[in-house]
Amino acid sequence: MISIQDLTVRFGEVRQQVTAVDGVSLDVAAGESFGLVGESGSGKSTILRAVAGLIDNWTGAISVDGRPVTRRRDRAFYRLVQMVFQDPFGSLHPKHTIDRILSEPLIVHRIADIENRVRAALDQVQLGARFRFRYPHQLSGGQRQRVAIARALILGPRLILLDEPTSALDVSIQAEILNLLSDIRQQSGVTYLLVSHDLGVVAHMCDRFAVMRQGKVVEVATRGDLATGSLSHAYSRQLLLASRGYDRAVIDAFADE
Ligand SMILES: Nc1ncnc2c1ncn2[C@@H]1O[C@H](COP(=O)(O)OP(=O)(O)OP(=O)(O)O)[C@@H](O)[C@H]1O
Repeated sequence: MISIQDLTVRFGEVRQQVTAVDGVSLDVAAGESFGLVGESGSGKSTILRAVAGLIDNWTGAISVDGRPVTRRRDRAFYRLVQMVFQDPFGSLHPKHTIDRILSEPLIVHRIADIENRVRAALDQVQLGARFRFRYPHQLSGGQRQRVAIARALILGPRLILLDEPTSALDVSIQAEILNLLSDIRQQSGVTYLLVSHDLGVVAHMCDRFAVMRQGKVVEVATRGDLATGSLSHAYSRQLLLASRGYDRAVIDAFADE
């Protein structure tokens, strides 16, 4: 479904260049939920943006469903690949009603039966049709994220790119949104590529995941590996201990192994 070969992404002018992603190769199967995990600045979101066709300062090869990702996103690609961001407020137009936010992609793609599709999308994210004529600021953070997910779903994509989809939400709401995303994947068979700094989220959501450090993939492991703590790289084990709230001294001891 997703093939990434030797992806390198650099930002900035030659003298002050930052290599955000450094020779990453990954394959994600259709229907899989794959995670990119790592500390801030490790290059996770940059990979997502490259797969989405949102940046062009990269070398290597990326394809989605057999189609090479090019620098210019065409309509067909936009239908195939959708993105959900951390902060739904930033991605939902503040002056548009939920109805308009969900209808617009259908209008652009000349898809008929708009009202029924909007209602169905709201149902899918467990928001009733009564939300249709509200504005984003009239919704809670969790409800806004549900709308952002509905918008991502409305064109029936094959791949959804999720960039920290719950980290801006209250802890109590996070699990609700993660469960919703899991249910949607089970029902629709859509593929997820999910970025998170939180191994708890990855354990909940992902079949497999890549641990990233300084632009490189340190290891690829499965949900089972995570559950049993059998991660092969010392850095991944440190991340795991940190996510379980261990003391810095204990975590650092692992680095010396
Ligand atoms: N537009 C940009 N211009 C310059 N540098 C950038 C740009 N975008 C990202 N970077 C740099 O690339 C590196 C990787 O950033 P990226 O956002 O991919 O990391 P991340 O792992 O997703 O981190 P976070 O979890 O904080 O979002 C960082 O050093 C960042 O400063």
